[in-house]
Amino acid sequence: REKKRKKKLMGKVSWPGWLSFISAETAVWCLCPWSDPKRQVYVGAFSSVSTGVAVMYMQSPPVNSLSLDFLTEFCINLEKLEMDKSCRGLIVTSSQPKVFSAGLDIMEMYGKSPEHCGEFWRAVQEMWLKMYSSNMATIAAINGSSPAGGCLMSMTCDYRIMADNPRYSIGLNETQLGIVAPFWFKDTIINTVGHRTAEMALELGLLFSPSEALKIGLVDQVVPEDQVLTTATQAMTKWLAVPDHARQITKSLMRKPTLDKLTSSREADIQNFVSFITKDSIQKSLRVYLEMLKKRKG
Ligand SMILES: CCCCCC/C=C/CC(=O)SCCNC(=O)CCNC(=O)[C@H](O)C(C)(C)COP(=O)(O)OP(=O)(O)OC[C@H]1O[C@@H](n2cnc3c(N)ncnc32)[C@H](O)[C@@H]1OP(=O)(O)O
Repeated sequence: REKKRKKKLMGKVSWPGWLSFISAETAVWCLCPWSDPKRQVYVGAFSSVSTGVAVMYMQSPPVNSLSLDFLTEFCINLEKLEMDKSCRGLIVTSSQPKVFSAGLDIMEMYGKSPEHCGEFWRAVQEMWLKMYSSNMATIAAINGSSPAGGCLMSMTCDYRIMADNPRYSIGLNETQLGIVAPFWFKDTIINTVGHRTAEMALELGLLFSPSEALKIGLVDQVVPEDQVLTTATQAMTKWLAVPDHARQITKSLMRKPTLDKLTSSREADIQNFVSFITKDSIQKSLRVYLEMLKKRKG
């Protein structure tokens, strides 16, 4: 079913307009003239062949929530970059103001059929598996808030740079929504900040300011907002100075046990998610949370 959906999505896409190119050095955005302005672009992959670094801008207004279509397109972009031998590094950032990613799209989990929830969860797993195991050196340029699934996505990267704006926050806040982060979210944050810090952060559903996130090691660098992307580009040179094979094998040594745990239990994890998320009590928690989000806005 996933293959069919991917095919359908790719069929809808006008390929030349889908990809635009940017030079990471000059950061000049050159949209292809044949881009269809009406088409909603969820993810843009802008690769710079000269530097060997791709910059992927997430562009799913208003808050880059990770919907099924968004995740599918994200993974297609990733696959293409992974296959491009000239591309050795990837910077993931957001083209939305103030938000890196609002995490999983709650509308994909609220009031949906078990089949839909299962398909959605497979796409979330796929994004995590592809990013966490990427052969490219990956850097998250976190230029806005990054709760829950947004935090997970940034933690799949090798290095994280966040804007110093104290209004922004990052963390796995699932318990605040009345839901439980699955074992691979838990493993990823343990691998990033250590067991004790992860335990407190997860149980309390903590969202950290950029300076707090730096203190606990959830992000590696905090810089002024307008310098996030240039700092990421500079940091990338350090990662690319290491011979690819040595870096890739070492990355695999560090991450393979965590990846294998999900790979060997994907179907059970999907079943677990579907039976959990479709429970009346969990659906009620999601409804209350969605109402709170809308009220907060007003
Ligand atoms: C056994 C397994 C269990 C399953 C475990 C699954 C784990 C889930 C992980 C998740 O990722 S759940 C999602 C968690 N995300 C959040 O809690 C973030 C919620 N959003 C925010 O805090 C804020 O929106 C923001 C990201 C800080 C941005 O704030 P801003 O003021 O710029 O924007 P808003 O006005 O709040 O939002 C605009 C618009 O977007 C809607 N929206 C926001 N986040 C989401 C979302 N994650 N999914 C769907 N929709 C979202 C928000 O309601 C507004 O909608 P409208 O009122 O404009 O219709």
